[in-house]
Amino acid sequence: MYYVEKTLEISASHKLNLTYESKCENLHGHNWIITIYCKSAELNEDGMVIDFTHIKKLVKEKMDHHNLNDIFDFNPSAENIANWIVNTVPKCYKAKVKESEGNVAIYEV
Ligand SMILES: Nc1nc2c(c(=O)[nH]1)N=C([C@H](O)[C@H](O)COP(=O)(O)OP(=O)(O)OP(=O)(O)O)CN2
Repeated sequence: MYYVEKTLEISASHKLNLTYESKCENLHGHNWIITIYCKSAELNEDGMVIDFTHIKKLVKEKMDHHNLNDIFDFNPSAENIANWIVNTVPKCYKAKVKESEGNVAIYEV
């Protein structure tokens, strides 16, 4: 099995829709550190699992310098973003979405 990891730093804002009162319901920003994990039993004709640049285009170009509430049709929690990445990037089986040093969500198939 071949594995690749791509780490991106993305500046983006969001506000969370929650069932309880929270400061996170107010618009605020993070410098997200996102790690995307892909794997494949075989390499493509270019000798890759997936091109790192293609991963960046799919995730960073969509999210960077955006209000995530404007670009996603789901509540943009770190967990939901991790799920979106796994379902968007080919061959991705896991995504780690870090809002800050202490706040990390992971989704893995
Ligand atoms: N499970 C999740 N919990 C929270 C998420 C999330 O995506 N998944 N997101 C938030 C907010 O985005 C918020 O910005 C972070 O909350 P919090 O840790 O309370 O605040 P700080 O980053 O300022 O950290 P301090 O520990 O207060 O320094 C909330 N929860």
